[in-house]
Amino acid sequence: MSQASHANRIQKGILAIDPLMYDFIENEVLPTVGVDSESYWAGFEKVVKELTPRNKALLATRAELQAKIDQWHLDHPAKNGEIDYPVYKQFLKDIGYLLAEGDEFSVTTENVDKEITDIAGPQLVVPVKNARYALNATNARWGSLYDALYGTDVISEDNGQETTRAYNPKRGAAVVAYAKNFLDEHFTLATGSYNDVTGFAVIDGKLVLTQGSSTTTLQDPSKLVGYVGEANSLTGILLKNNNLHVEIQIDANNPIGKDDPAFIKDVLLESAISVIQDCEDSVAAVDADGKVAVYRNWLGLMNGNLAESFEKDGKVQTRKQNPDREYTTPEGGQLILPGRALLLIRNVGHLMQNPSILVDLGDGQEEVFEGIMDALITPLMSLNDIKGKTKLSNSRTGSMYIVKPKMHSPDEVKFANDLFAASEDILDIPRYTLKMGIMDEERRMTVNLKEAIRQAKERVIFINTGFLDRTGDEMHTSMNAGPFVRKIKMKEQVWLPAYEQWNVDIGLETGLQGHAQIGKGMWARPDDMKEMMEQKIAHPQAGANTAWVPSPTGATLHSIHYHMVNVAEVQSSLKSRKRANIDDILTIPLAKDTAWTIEEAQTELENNAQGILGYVVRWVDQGIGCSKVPDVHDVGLMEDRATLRISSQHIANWLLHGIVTEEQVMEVMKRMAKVVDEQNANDPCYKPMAPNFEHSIAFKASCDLIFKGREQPSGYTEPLLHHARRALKGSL
Ligand SMILES: CC(=O)SCCNC(=O)CCNC(=O)[C@H](O)C(C)(C)COP(=O)(O)OP(=O)(O)OC[C@H]1O[C@@H](n2cnc3c(N)ncnc32)[C@H](O)[C@@H]1OP(=O)(O)O
Ligand SMILES: O=CC(=O)O
Ligand SMILES: [Mg+2]
Repeated sequence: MSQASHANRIQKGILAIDPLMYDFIENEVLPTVGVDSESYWAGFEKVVKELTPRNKALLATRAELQAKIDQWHLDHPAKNGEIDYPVYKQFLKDIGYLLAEGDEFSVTTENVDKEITDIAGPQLVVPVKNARYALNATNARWGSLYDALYGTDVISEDNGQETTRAYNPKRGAAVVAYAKNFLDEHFTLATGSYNDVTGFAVIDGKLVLTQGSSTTTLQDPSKLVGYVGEANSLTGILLKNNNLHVEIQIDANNPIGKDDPAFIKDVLLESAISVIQDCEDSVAAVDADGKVAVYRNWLGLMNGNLAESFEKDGKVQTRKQNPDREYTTPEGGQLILPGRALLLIRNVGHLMQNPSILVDLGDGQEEVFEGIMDALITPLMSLNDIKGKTKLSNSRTGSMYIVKPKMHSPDEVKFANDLFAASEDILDIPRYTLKMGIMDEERRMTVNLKEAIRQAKERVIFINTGFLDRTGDEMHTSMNAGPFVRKIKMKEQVWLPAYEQWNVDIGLETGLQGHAQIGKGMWARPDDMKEMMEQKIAHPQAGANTAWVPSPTGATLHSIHYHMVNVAEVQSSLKSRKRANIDDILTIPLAKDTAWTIEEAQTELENNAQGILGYVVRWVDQGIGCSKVPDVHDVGLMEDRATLRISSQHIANWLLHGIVTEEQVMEVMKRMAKVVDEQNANDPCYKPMAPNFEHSIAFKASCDLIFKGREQPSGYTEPLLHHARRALKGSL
């Protein structure tokens, strides 16, 4: 940290606050939410004093357990990719890694918005530091099906349907056919198809559809829930299936609508039911500068006044939060639907410390734990929404939703629970206002999930299988056990489906239905929407009432799966099944046959190296926390800190077990750095890593992530990333 930032800090008891952070809280936040400065900082100081030692102790436990596991594997080497599992399991119990389960219980979380309790649908994740994207995500509650289809590979480029500069009517026709087929499937007509429809009217509260000289109605008339315009001159028809709304939009003057027999211009789908505004793995915020940018956007979102102007297609536009949507009910009453997704915020986990605030607990100044800071500041900014004082409300039940990532154990959940309670006390809001989403993304969390949920049973609003971090932790935990299978094979290993099933089973056992979501992970290939449509239906089919998507388009398309699958029914049918087998979860994904060809090993290395470098260089040099990075096959992959954790731990593992050599890794890293430089050649802000590798902080950080990967806590990438970015900013 620079001397200057020491000198200017504002002292509040044992806290020394960076002026950027202090000014933001004092001048922008506290007056907005009407909280008194002295009492807020006094409360802050008290919580930091009380909880910092506990935070440290939890991290020490992580390290102790890992050291014991590392040693156990050295003492019990695997043979042909197998260890002695009964002995291993007993060892995990003995060291307190695998805990006994207590009595049955059900969660009791109250005042939860129906987006969590009742509506199964997509959950969109977005880096909150990027206001343009954060607003877009918030407004992605409603998405155009026509746009989502036209712009993606769900509609093939064959048969003259290719995407051209100007509108391609053949492609447009394929889009319309897809959309009308969707309507036929889920809003089936008594006779015929939407293809035959030439007009709509609402008569005596019922939808009447003209098909040439005859008329028809909906097979299930209750699916009509509203309309826009006059009953005999409709501009919108609101339908509902599986709790999700769909609006058929009609406009005879629209370029698309005018050519449609029923003047349909679009089909709007209720898409991103909830959004996670992310402060964590998709964000680079290493100091007060970054954290204030993150917090300021959340403040704006919570108060309904975030706006961002930007240039797109040669025009400047300003993006704001959308208003709610108004409809007339079939009976002539008024229906208002949320125009925005329900927003959750992902705080950071328990690991990192941040220079925004320094703390002196008697042993000199140290950085505040970032998770403590997030838990005390993000609810402060949500206060007006919690109290129902904003025009564009987020929670209609007076709750705030915090996703807590990377927790390892019931004790760590208990700590977060106590932290949230402390934050509630500072803000003088009712106990359990702050709800908790628990990421099930560390191995020790998975195997102790039931006890972990118990610790937050009055707050929990989701458990979610973050399989990307979970894969990273799978590797780091058992690093010494032997070489792992190739990255691409990881999903086929016994542990992963068992973990996914276990999460649903435990969620149902602990009564999450009606209180909390059982969520599933990210679709990490943002451009491969056709494949997403084929594969991601597995999430609702597995009993998940939400699953993550990387973009608004992904949300619109994935919402179709929740029309196809009634998740409430699936969950009810799964309640009686036998729980997934914990022995499967504990099965380490070791390669049985390590005789990879030189080519196979090289491809694995190149793929991982390219992902690491492509992501890290933008993170360190430009502060971009989530990127679409092409892999060796030129497929754009969503890369964030969790995918980086996997790639770096994988190479570290192969290095450790002699599958690849240090020289080989360095050669590949240098070669791939050139590839990444070429991929970024059109970015004016980009600084090439080659050929002066020794001058590139980003290149050095990428190498450190591999060569120092074994010693990183839990294999996390954030300590090295933060260090590198602060070095680049000159603020170490
Ligand atoms: C393991 C985990 O923790 S997963 C959770 C963390 N990951 C995430 O949050 C992923 C979020 N997604 C993203 O950040 C982005 O989609 C990326 C980085 C993957 C790709 O971004 P880009 O290369 O800029 O995407 P692309 O050029 O295809 O699209 C940009 C457009 O889509 C929008 N967009 C893309 N992703 C999102 C998003 N997640 N939310 C809202 N809008 C988005 C942008 O606003 C932009 O539209 P605009 O010009 O109207 O503003
Ligand atoms: O946070 C999500 C993950 O997969 O990791
Ligand atoms: Mg994660």
